[in-house]
Amino acid sequence: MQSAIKNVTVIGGGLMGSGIAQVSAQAGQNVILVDLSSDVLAKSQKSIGANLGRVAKKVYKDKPQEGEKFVAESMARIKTSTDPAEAAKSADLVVEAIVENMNVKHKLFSQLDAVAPNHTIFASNTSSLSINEICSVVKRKDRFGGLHFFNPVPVMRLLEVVRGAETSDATYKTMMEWGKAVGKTCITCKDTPGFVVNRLLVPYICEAIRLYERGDASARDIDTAMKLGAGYPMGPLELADYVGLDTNKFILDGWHKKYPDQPLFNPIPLLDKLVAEGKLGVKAGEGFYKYDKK
Ligand SMILES: CCCCCCCCCCCCCC(=O)CC(=O)SCCNC(=O)CCNC(=O)[C@H](O)C(C)(C)COP(=O)(O)OP(=O)(O)OC[C@H]1O[C@@H](n2cnc3c(N)ncnc32)[C@H](O)[C@@H]1OP(=O)(O)O
Ligand SMILES: NC(=O)C1=CN([C@@H]2O[C@H](COP(=O)(O)OP(=O)(O)OC[C@H]3O[C@@H](n4cnc5c(N)ncnc54)[C@H](O)[C@@H]3O)[C@@H](O)[C@H]2O)C=CC1
Repeated sequence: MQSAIKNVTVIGGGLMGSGIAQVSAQAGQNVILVDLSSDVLAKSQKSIGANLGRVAKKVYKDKPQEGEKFVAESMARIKTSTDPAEAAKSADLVVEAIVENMNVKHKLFSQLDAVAPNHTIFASNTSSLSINEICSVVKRKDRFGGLHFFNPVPVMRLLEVVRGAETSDATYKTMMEWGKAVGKTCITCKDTPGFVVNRLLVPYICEAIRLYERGDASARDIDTAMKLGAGYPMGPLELADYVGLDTNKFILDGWHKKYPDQPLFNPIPLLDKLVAEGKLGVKAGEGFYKYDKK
């Protein structure tokens, strides 16, 4: 699938941004990966190299030299920068994957809107914030939308393409084509809380935590039940640990504040307690389960 987008600037070099940069470079696009921290960028480049190696091993299993070429060429397409405004100047598409905080996203997009070329499309990878609210600070509302990837980006095949109230047909079409070009199956959704996947995942994970909190079943049995009984690759508590319990709590608290009458979004005392104790899941070495610290 051809895409009109050749130059992509990915802002935020953390977990999601590095994955988005990887799949874009793999698809032959020129990428600038931006973070405020050069240490983060160095770490991202290392993990992208390792993950490209995993892809090469699979795709070029009988042709190791071609695999090495694929990794080297993909890596060469990724430049890094600590200056978002400078990096946006050459972009056809900017994908934002910075912290999940409306004020910080507003500050970034206002800055970018002033310097990016007229044709540049802006997209946010937000998990839980409103696309219409994020784009309220830019003039180019017709060239703004949501591109919601899933973790781990190189493995998960879905991309949710979110149309804001003012996203133009041309922008929507370009985002869909770009999603296909980077190897994803795209679905379209409106700008509603959690889009499709998280709107279903949040209540599912919350109910699993409440089930465990009540002592109805052990964590292991809840996860085994959903893996073997429903065919999910991870159980809900494993997934909550994988995503990060602080992220889970942040999303839940935000939605509870916005939709106080929705009981599915009510706070969960056990989740609050684990987060207060620093038991944030895989990244902290403990959440619902214990992990070897990386
Ligand atoms: C708690 C209260 C309420 C709030 C709840 C809120 C929850 C939802 C909100 C979350 C907020 C943010 C999240 C979001 O917006 C959207 C998401 O991303 S939700 C998460 C979606 N992801 C999943 O559901 C993951 C499900 N798990 C899996 O698919 C697999 O378990 C996984 C692929 C992660 C690992 O597979 P596994 O077999 O267990 O391990 P392997 O290590 O063997 O990997 C399998 C296969 O994949 C390759 N691989 C793995 N990682 C990478 C990588 N980064 N890059 C490249 N390749 C990778 C690996 O090499 C293996 O390949 P083989 O060929 O099979 O060897
Ligand atoms: N973690 C997940 O499973 C998923 C997260 N998301 C969304 O993607 C976004 C990023 O999430 P993660 O990658 O998990 O976060 P992360 O914390 O791993 O990475 C965020 C990065 O953004 C950088 N940053 C912060 N402000 C910046 C700025 N103004 N300019 C440039 N860089 C800046 C930080 O230094 C950090 O490295 C969030 O909006 C999140 O909701 C979407 C899908 C899945």
